[in-house]
Amino acid sequence: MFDGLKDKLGSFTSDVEEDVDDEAQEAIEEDAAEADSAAPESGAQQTDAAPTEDAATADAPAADTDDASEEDDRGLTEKAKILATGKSIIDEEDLQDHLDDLELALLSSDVEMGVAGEILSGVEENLVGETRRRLSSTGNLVRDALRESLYDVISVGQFDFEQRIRAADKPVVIIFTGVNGVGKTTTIAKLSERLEGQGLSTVLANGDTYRAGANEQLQKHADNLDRTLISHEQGSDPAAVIYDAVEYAEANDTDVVLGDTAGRLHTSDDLMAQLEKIDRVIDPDMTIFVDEAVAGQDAVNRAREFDEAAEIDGAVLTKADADPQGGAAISIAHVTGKPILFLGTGQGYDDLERFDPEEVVDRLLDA
Ligand SMILES: Nc1nc2c(ncn2[C@@H]2O[C@H](COP(=O)(O)OP(=O)(O)OP(=O)(O)O)[C@@H](O)[C@H]2O)c(=O)[nH]1
Repeated sequence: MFDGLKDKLGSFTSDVEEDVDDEAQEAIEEDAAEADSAAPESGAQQTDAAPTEDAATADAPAADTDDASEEDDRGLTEKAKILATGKSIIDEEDLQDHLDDLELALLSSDVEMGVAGEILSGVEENLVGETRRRLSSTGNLVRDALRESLYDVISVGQFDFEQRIRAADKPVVIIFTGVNGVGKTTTIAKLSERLEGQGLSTVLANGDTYRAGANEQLQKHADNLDRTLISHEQGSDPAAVIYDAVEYAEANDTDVVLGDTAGRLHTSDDLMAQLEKIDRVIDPDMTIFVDEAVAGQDAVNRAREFDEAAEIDGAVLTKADADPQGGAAISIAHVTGKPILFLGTGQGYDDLERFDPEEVVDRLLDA
């Protein structure tokens, strides 16, 4: 998942880390030279002390692992000191070159332009700006800057989906929107399975009265999972189907109504008007936008447009298992202001992961 983007982010961090190390080394040497010229008398004492240290080093010249890691630790401590004194840890011009590369990497991974800009300015601020002392002072400076910046854009609006359902009056009505074939129906079945596993009963409702075969498709999932499906014949009013499902849930103490809607193109005015009607008549507790991660930039644009037609509360990104880019996963929350709640990771009913921004960032940065 997201392997292409992960590689690109890895190249960025290692390239910049190299420059940071070089800069830090130069600063350390400058400091040492300044100290030598500023304190000639104590310099004599230091010269006395130096051979002892050298002798100790000479006693144990073998570069075993302990020595190597001690050396690393010392390097990091020095870097931390440089950070604390407020000295620049990277030349801003050098950083700009790297940021240009990062921008290209993000855009070629389908990250939305504004989101890429946000990530870049976050990284820059963390590395050269006033806030850099907030960063860990013990290494991985660049990775931490990138981590913080990515986390900020993908964690927008996060909430605990199940907690919200538990806290709401029952039945909780959730409507799923999105274009054709992205995995909406499968996602409804997966979510039903997940909620039932947590002790929340569900009923399925087929508000896709537009497409021939839609009832049969959802019925198949209902049969597999032993759930009730409420449906009407093709061509009837989808709002009426959802309404019936709510009545069923009330009569049977069912916790959650999961309502499918016709897959529609966001450019189809009729179907978008139908969606607005469901929103108005049913006033669902949540509207979840479903799209496929592999659609990249298109998924981001659609999320924005569906949100405008029937305000969404969150998104599910399917087929993340087949997406090397990760652009939609990174962009949707920031663009819509609504969180990604789940990732679809395969065709099985269990292939649904809660979208945990920290975990996603760790995955991208290979922590
Ligand atoms: N690899 C993978 N395939 C998925 C995932 N989610 C759904 N699919 C597959 O995507 C295809 C389309 O899924 P559907 O659930 O039928 O899509 P839909 O949006 O309901 O489609 P319509 O009802 O035609 O609008 C099916 O073959 C699913 O098995 C996922 O997370 N990963």
